[in-house]
Amino acid sequence: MKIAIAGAGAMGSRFGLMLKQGGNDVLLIDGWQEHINAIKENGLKANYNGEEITVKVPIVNQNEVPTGEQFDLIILFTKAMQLEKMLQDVKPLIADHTEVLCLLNGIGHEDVIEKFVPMEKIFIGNTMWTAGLEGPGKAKLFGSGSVELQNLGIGQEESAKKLAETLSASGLNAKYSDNIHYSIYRKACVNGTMNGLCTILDVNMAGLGATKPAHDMVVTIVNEFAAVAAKENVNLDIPEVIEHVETCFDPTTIGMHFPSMHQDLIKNNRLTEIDYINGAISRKGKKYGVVTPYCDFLTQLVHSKEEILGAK
Ligand SMILES: NC(=O)C1=CN([C@@H]2O[C@H](COP(=O)(O)OP(=O)(O)OC[C@H]3O[C@@H](n4cnc5c(N)ncnc54)[C@H](OP(=O)(O)O)[C@@H]3O)[C@@H](O)[C@H]2O)C=CC1
Ligand SMILES: CC(C)(CO)C(=O)C(=O)O
Repeated sequence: MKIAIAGAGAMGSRFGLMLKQGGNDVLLIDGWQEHINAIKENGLKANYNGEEITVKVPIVNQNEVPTGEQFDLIILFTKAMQLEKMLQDVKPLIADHTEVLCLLNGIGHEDVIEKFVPMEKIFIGNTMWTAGLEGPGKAKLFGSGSVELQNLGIGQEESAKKLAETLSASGLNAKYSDNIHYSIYRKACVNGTMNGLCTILDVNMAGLGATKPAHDMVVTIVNEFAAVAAKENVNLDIPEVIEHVETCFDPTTIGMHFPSMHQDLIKNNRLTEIDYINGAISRKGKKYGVVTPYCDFLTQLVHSKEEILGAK
């Protein structure tokens, strides 16, 4: 399959690498020139579950996407705030048959994608895979993960199932979800707890889980997400979601991972996706008349930290 990865940072590199190893024709697309140069010169390097590997994979700057090339699938893996610009840049690659899959963290990305892609070609989902970048052209990939996805367009279930099979054939452990809004809220609870808290406390997920207040903070935040989700007729199974969130504490699986928000702000001094996660719950809470004090406070804390560190 001919696949473009639009946003080839940590996660785009993981998916690109695994899909390439799975026999697909992969093109990486990104805007970070140093990273692009490194991959062009030396290939995509990765510490892959402890083994140092190099994969030769083409990469282009998003300002120079090849005209006239058509892709079967475009996987979006930018940061939330970069999504619209990336869609503008890859527009020439979106042919009538091109499917577009969005696995970004956060809530509501379909509103942006719909401006560029016909509804029947949009697939949305989330992933529990993790990834980090050690520097330009070098990823650190460990642990296992999963993907859940669904079609947005009516009658596209078979295409969504086939898409999940394509990802799984490359080891990405993808499955079709028959209620992706539920799955997205369930995953947003993971990010709404792990990402902001690990960033402010400067710990990985196992480190957070080892603190005494961790469980109570998770319970309170998940309850805020659930109260907002209920207003959108998404009724989360709260005990199950809390259990799911707390699987991230396990140091033998993904607990040693520093969430992407920590990588952004603490490691790389970059702005975070907080407005698309806890911030989205605060905004929706105000709209629906639901109080969300933990999400409000965590959003403010992360924004204050961005200011203090002069993040860009
Ligand atoms: N990392 C993870 O473990 C997980 C991440 N996600 C989600 O996946 C999406 C993509 O995240 P992720 O892959 O972590 O994003 P990255 O920050 O690794 O990459 C996103 C983009 O940021 C820019 N960039 C990244 N690092 C640097 C740097 N050091 N200097 C300059 N530019 C840089 C690049 O684009 P540009 O130059 O154009 O800005 C890159 O394409 C997000 O929605 C995230 O929440 C979901 C699950 C796990
Ligand atoms: C759940 C987690 C922490 C890893 O999949 C993540 O989504 C992130 O790092 O942003």
